[in-house]
Amino acid sequence: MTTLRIAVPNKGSLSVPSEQLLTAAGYRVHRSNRELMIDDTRNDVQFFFLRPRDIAVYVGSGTLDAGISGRDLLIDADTGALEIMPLGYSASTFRFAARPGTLTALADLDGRRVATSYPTLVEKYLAEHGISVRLVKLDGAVETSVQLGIADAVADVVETGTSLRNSGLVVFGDPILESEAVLIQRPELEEDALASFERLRRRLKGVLIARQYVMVDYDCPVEAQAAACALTPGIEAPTVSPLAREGWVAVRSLVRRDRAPFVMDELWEVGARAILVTPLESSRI
Ligand SMILES: Nc1ncnc2c1ncn2[C@@H]1O[C@H](COP(=O)(O)OP(=O)(O)OP(=O)(O)O)[C@@H](O)[C@H]1O
Ligand SMILES: O=P(O)(O)OC[C@H]1O[C@H](OP(=O)(O)OP(=O)(O)O)[C@H](O)[C@@H]1O
Ligand SMILES: [Mg+2]
Repeated sequence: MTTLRIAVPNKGSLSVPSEQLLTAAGYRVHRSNRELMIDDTRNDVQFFFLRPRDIAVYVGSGTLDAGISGRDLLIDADTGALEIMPLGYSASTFRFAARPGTLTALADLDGRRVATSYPTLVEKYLAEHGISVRLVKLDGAVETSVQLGIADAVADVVETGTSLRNSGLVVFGDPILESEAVLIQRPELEEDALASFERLRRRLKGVLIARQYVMVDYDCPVEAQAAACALTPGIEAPTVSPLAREGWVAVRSLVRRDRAPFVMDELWEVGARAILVTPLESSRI
């Protein structure tokens, strides 16, 4: 197998959770000395620590094989790098916002000044909706631009909405995009690299499943087995084993972590007992 070259965000909100995810997947990615590259020889991969905005550029050009980006950054870079899998962190929406009562619908943007750090993403969206604006391209702190008088509206990342509120802005129009961290791949990966990439993808997926699901074990009377299994269908099928106690079975199944307390209540109602929930470390499914 050839060594897979992977781009990892070196700062910003993608950086820490990306390092945590790769570490949980068994990769050596922790930088003790702000290294620019780590050679993880045991896993036959090299990690390159780059600015989040540049990752889709390296991967799209084929210089690097894979990377972690934000969906919004990937679309804005428009390099041909492919989104392979969402990673479940750094979730945000991308929205238009303006002073309350000034602009209230997408059409109101026509001919106005719109500040953003994501000009390609915004231009593409507006072109699709037949609206033309004067884009003001900024590096960050975009929300302040309206107050300072260089823009009539902003198009920016919104998570909690605190930044917009602090700048006296409110969102309008539909969300432009739902974004989160994503695993990306260069176009046309060669066969050899493809096998390494598949291993990376499967390992990351294994950690994501382990974060999303818990293992639920319970005992239940045979008469209640069908109803109980319907509550815990698992990803493929629950495991049902005989119990030493006559007329009872033991069941084991994966349940979504956020659903677990409700499923436990319902299992109890149908007659299940000794219901145990265990967190998962990792998985390969
Ligand atoms: N507050 C936030 N909540 C969730 N995701 C965010 C937030 N801010 C930025 N992002 C996401 O992080 C990625 C942007 O990377 P970037 O490094 O620019 O983030 P950042 O947190 O703005 O970093 P910095 O401001 O230090 O440059 C995008 O995918 C964006 O959607
Ligand atoms: O809705 P919120 O929870 O307020 O989060 C969204 C804000 O977070 C990021 O800003 P950051 O602090 O990274 O500064 P920047 O705009 O200079 O990148 C993003 O650019 C938004 O401004
Ligand atoms: Mg930022």
